[in-house]
Amino acid sequence: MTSPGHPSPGHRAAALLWRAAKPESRHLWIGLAWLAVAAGLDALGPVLGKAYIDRYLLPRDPALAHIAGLLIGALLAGWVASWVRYRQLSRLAGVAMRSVRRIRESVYGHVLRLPMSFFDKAITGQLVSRVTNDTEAVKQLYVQVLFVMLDCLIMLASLLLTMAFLDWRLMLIVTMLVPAVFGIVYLYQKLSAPAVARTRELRSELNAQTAESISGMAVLQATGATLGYGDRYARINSDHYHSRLTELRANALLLRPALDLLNVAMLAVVIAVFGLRETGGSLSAIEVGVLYAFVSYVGRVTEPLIQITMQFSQLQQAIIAAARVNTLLDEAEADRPAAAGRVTDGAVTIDRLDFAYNPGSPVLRQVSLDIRPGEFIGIVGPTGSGKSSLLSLLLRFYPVTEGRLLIDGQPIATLDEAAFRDAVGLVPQEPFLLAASARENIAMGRDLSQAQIEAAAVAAGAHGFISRLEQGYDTKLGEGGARLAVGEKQLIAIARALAGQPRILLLDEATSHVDSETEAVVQQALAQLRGRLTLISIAHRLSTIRDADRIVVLNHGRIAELGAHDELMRIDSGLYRRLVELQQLSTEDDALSAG
Ligand SMILES: Nc1ncnc2c1ncn2[C@@H]1O[C@H](COP(=O)(O)OP(=O)(O)OP(=O)(O)O)[C@@H](O)[C@H]1O
Repeated sequence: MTSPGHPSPGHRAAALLWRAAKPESRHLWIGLAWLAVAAGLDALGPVLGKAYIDRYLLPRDPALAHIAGLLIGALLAGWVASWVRYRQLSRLAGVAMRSVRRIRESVYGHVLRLPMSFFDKAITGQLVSRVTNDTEAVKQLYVQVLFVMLDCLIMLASLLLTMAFLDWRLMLIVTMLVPAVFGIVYLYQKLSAPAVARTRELRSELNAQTAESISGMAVLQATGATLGYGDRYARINSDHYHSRLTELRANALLLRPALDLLNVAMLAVVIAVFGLRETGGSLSAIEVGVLYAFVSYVGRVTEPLIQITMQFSQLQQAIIAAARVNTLLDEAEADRPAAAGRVTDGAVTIDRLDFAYNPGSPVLRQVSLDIRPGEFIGIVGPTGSGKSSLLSLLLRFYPVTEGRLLIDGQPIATLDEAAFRDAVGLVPQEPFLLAASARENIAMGRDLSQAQIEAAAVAAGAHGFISRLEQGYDTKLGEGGARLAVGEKQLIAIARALAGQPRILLLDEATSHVDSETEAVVQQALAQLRGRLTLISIAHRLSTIRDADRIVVLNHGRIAELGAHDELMRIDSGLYRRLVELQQLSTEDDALSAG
């Protein structure tokens, strides 16, 4: 049972299909109406055959002109039916393809608008599979529902109507086929549904593991986890094989063979009933024609029924996929109320700010801080003290739990999205580079002129090395910027952040991975920016924020110390001083071991 709050996969899939096809409902109805016409024309064939037997064959009436008329009529009906069906199925194919295109675009667009909290829990492989594989399965669903199912149902209805017209009692006997076929399908579903669901689940697990191990290959190889991963993959793969085998066995047993047998049985029943009814006397001419028509209809009735049932195995998978796509689409998007606030100077006010990812486990507590426009603020603290979380709040990745976070006096939630993203730049810890040119990596899809891109690169200290690349700004940087040194990647990331002409620049340990020489280059680039925009920089390597106007020392989510480097160093047994001393010790150790 599914509660009203949790619609079944079937309902969710149907809702998705209908939503995507709705803009073309006119095409849909016209197509279905014409398919009904084609089915009617198809059903005409045996009626004409019956007329031929009854009127000309049995009475041995050689009325050639009439016979030719019937023959041409039958041929014409068949030909027109095929033509109409072809045209309408093409029309419906268009509806299906355009609907799937719409679904795929809306799924990807939706994923782009999901809040960052969603990605904390999302598994990349599964999400990728949802956007690509599952939408492909939805296409299959359209093809099955629109072409096979609806076409066959229309054909079935028209055949039954024609049979009722010829002999309603025989039609009732043939109708018994329908529950028998559905009985077989029900049995088939019962046997195979768990296997179908399990197969899909296992396949998505295989995908997820492949994606995970490829992205973490260095760690896998370094820790010798490859063997274990290989074994685990083989286990899942073997489960997948067995589950698919169960599915295929049910398929092989119940679908085609059982239904073919049913067809033969039904023919026997129709002929037997016919024979019994006529035991009193010889068959009249009229009944021979009807018998011919019925024998021909029984074959035609079972075909659409078989077609419908054959689709069921794929239909189940497609319904599950469509339901999953719909569930993803139901996932709440990031809350972006229409807001018109603009960032002007880059002043930040943090007022008794509390934040928790999960209720009851606060990560930031009662943080208060006023940052002036153009100020350079360093943020330091032991691991897990909440530095990145504070940055995430400044980036509006998560809503504030309690307290206030203002930019230029306006609550951060009331700022216009596009203006906010332009005004607040981020240089992340891991520079995320696209497999694209240097220019594209700086522009990131924004409409920027070459002059703006170059100005940003100059300001970031990246112009020099980009110009030396063989094709300058058009040089492809390889996957993840593979052809650049780590420091160069970081400079591109800074150029990218500056290209939006931000008022506030957030740096998340921007120099933690670079050597001292590159750090000096990055530091120089940042020094140039000093005073021109508000700089908020998280640092593990404390030398990078030594010159900051003020340094915030976070500890367990609270501001433990606040002040310039010299002030903080004067605090006896202060946390900052301890962190600096520890780092000096480790640098001396490094120097000693290097010497
Ligand atoms: N997305 C998340 N969901 C739930 N908890 C999180 C999430 N991100 C961080 N945390 C938790 O919040 C706390 C603060 O983490 P945060 O990353 O802000 O610390 P940090 O000072 O930046 O640490 P580091 O220097 O190691 O990066 C930690 O206890 C961490 O486990």
